[in-house]
Amino acid sequence: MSALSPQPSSKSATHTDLQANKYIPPWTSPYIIGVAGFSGSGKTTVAQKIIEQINEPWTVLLSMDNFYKPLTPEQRELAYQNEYDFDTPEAYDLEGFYNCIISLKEGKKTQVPVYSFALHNRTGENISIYGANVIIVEGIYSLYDPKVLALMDTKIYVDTDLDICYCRRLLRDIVERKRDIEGIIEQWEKFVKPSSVASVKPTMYNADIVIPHGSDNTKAIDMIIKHIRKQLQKKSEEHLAHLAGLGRVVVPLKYDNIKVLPKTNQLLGMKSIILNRETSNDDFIFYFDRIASTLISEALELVHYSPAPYDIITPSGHRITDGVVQAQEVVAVNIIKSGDCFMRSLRKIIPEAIVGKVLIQSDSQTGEPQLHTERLPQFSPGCKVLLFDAQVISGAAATMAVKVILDHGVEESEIVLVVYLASETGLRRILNAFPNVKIVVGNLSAVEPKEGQDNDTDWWMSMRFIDARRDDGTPIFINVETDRYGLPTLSLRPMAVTLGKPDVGSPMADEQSRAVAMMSKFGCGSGRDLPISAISGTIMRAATVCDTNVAMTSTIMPNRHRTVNRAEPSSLAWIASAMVLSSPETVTAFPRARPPIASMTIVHG
Ligand SMILES: Nc1ncnc2c1ncn2[C@@H]1O[C@H](COP(=O)(O)OP(=O)(O)O)[C@@H](O)[C@H]1O
Ligand SMILES: Nc1ccn([C@@H]2O[C@H](COP(=O)(O)O)[C@@H](O)[C@H]2O)c(=O)n1
Repeated sequence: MSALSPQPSSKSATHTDLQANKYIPPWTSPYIIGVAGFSGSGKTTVAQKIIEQINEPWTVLLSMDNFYKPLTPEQRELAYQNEYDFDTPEAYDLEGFYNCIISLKEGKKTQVPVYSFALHNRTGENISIYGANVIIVEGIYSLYDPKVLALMDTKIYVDTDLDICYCRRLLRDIVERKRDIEGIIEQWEKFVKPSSVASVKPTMYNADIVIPHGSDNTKAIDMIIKHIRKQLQKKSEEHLAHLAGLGRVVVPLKYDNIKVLPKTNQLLGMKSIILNRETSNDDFIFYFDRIASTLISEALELVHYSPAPYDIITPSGHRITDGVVQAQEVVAVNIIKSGDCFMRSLRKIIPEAIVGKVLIQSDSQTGEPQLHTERLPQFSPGCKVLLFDAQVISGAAATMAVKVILDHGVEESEIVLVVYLASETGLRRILNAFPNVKIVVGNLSAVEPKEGQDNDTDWWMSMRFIDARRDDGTPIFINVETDRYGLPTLSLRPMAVTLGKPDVGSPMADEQSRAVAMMSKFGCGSGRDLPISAISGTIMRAATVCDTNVAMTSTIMPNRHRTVNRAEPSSLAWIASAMVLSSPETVTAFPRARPPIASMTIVHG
């Protein structure tokens, strides 16, 4: 289904929006906020308040302290005697600080040195930052360097009385930085106070916003948060509009890069089994695993092999000279959690496979996909990456996941997306952004719309909601999910949705109108008062498979359901935002026949 924009069908493929032909993720233009002020003025406290209240995934607080220059042993000795000046701009590695912000601004994975106030030095460790949507840079000289100022979207100066700063610093340095009181006073009088007045205070004129009285000034902080929220909303709308553009037909979808499993009798037979309500839980898992294995085997056909550098001697002594060996390392990446349903089969085929994970979830209101976390291994040069997702509908999450993998140094042509169910729109969106990615898919939506199916949306909805009504006609939301043991399972929830009006002027308005039309068509029309964006969220979240609990919608078995008792925030947020309401009397427990399998190894990068 298209979640992001109205899609012309393949027949009317005339649009040539070449600008759309590249994916720009939100982290290549992070929103950068600078917070300056005297030592002890409350910069960190204000920054933390902003982080709490804007509640954006991947907000990074970057302290300028990490960029103090490394000291020589002599300088460290001076520092221990409070004779070293840490309050002059020269004490900072301003170039390193600038390079770090530039690198983050360009969306690159960036190493930030860890600083120790106890050692007066860098610890030698680094923190790796990648994928930040918002970066708050805090430090006495964060509004000092014109080059850094040019990179900032909002510049804040926390203006607190110097005497108050002194008192707070005294307390903090004794408790947190393990300093003695005499040393703190000495350092204050000699270095901190003079530099504060002479060098820090003038940077106030570089600020867009000055907060008098620091973190106590809730009114000023609220205003700042409103301003930042507005800017972030604009940014998110641009991202969504950009993703929508990628779904438009630039050129007709090229099938050279897409391998759809042929509808052989064997495959159709397995699908018939898993769709049959009489099928046992064990058989359901067994046959799903078999389909997953077929998909993985297809993907592995794309792995490079080369002639064996040795002759093979068989047990009966024959020499074989044309053996081949795998010439490429294979790494798996899951879009969690739906991609997990492939892992059992992957383990059988490549037991030693390294598995990385990305968590991409869509915003409950706008449907914008957001990168929440990534745990990826170090990809060796030239390796093949199999990217797993249960379904690709809008393609937004998969597009984002591909970008994350590319940012980690993998060649575009070496990425193979393995997906059970996909819409043409979603695949087009991915290939418009990344034309060299390969895709192996189990079930692809009709290329030409069928009679009565005007687009991918209808196809997707019918696949998803097939057979999904109670006797009284109430629609029921059914999903095959990956459960906490990594096994495919089903959930079943009744739906109640209120249809509202699209948000006028929003880039999603057309999409929302379509969502309303679609939902009414499928019998959803009554329920609670909700803004339309929440309904759109239902469609979008499910569509982009950003919800971690959604998987394999086409393998629907109405008799297989289980108690919805999860407490994962993502699940709760999803249920709330999507207004897919659980009602205990219709959700029954499904006894698990198998013991849990061992959990997967996650390799940290
Ligand atoms: N409004 C406030 N009232 C009382 N204490 C505060 C206030 N704001 C910050 N502090 C405390 O003052 C100390 C310095 O604050 P911090 O935010 O770390 O300042 P900075 O980052 O500017 O050096 C911390 O111990 C913090 O808890
Ligand atoms: N080894 C160090 C390094 C820095 N300082 C002091 O920290 C102050 C800056 O940090 P804030 O969080 O207070 O903004 C700065 O005034 C330095 O004097 C230090 O004491 N020891």
